[in-house]
Amino acid sequence: MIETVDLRFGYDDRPVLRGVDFTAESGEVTVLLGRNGAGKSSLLKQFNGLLEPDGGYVKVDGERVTYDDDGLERVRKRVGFVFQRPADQLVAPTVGQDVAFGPANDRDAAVDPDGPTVGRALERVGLSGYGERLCSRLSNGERKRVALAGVLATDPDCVVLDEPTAGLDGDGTRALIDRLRGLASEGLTVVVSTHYPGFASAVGDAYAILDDGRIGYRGRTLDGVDSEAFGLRRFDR
Ligand SMILES: Nc1ncnc2c1ncn2[C@@H]1O[C@H](COP(=O)(O)OP(=O)(O)OP(=O)(O)O)[C@@H](O)[C@H]1O
Repeated sequence: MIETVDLRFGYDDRPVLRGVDFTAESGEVTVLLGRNGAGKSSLLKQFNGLLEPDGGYVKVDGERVTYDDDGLERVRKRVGFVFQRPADQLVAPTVGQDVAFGPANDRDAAVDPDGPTVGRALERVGLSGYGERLCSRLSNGERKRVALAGVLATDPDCVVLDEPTAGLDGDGTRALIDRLRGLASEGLTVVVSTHYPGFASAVGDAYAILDDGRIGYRGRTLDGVDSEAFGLRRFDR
């Protein structure tokens, strides 16, 4: 479970988050929506300490996040973050080496790119047998799956994905929905930001809409929500 209480954050004194109370339950997919520049990425990056709040706090599985080395290490083990652009995440030449990187870092010991940890993670994203492939030769959709596999290989309790459908086609999006629903059914806390109401409705158990630096709507359906008032794409599209 991820929770924020009266979370405040800004860049160079320009406030973006102005008192955000957000909750994502374990075993559920929580979808974060909001107009361009509403602060979705800035909020998601608080969940594993990539950004530090100016006020308020973040709790993961009941424990308040601290920003000393130990605290950051603990939260990063619990919460995996998948960036919008896989280029920001992939670090090694081959798929297997890349997926092995996170768990090796966690354990402070080498992890075999051909071993079971990497194999299981690749299987979970539908990329069994891809271990020897070069990341640079993969399609954008495949790279996104490798980035997710790299996160899953570290065995997190929570997975946070920033705009994961960007650049995916219909089949890619449907497969992603199944994958994220699957992770939630295993008990993980899954949080995902998106601009696409169709994807949001198909994947989500719960919804939060960022508006004017706060959560303007929170609920278990998007039905009846005034998309225009929140600057969102229309929900019937
Ligand atoms: N590193 C940064 N330095 C200064 N301002 C930033 C930085 N990152 C984001 N911002 C600004 O903070 C605000 C919130 O940005 P953020 O990326 O969190 O919004 P978002 O809801 O994810 O946007 P989008 O839907 O367009 O991806 C925007 O006005 C953005 O320009």
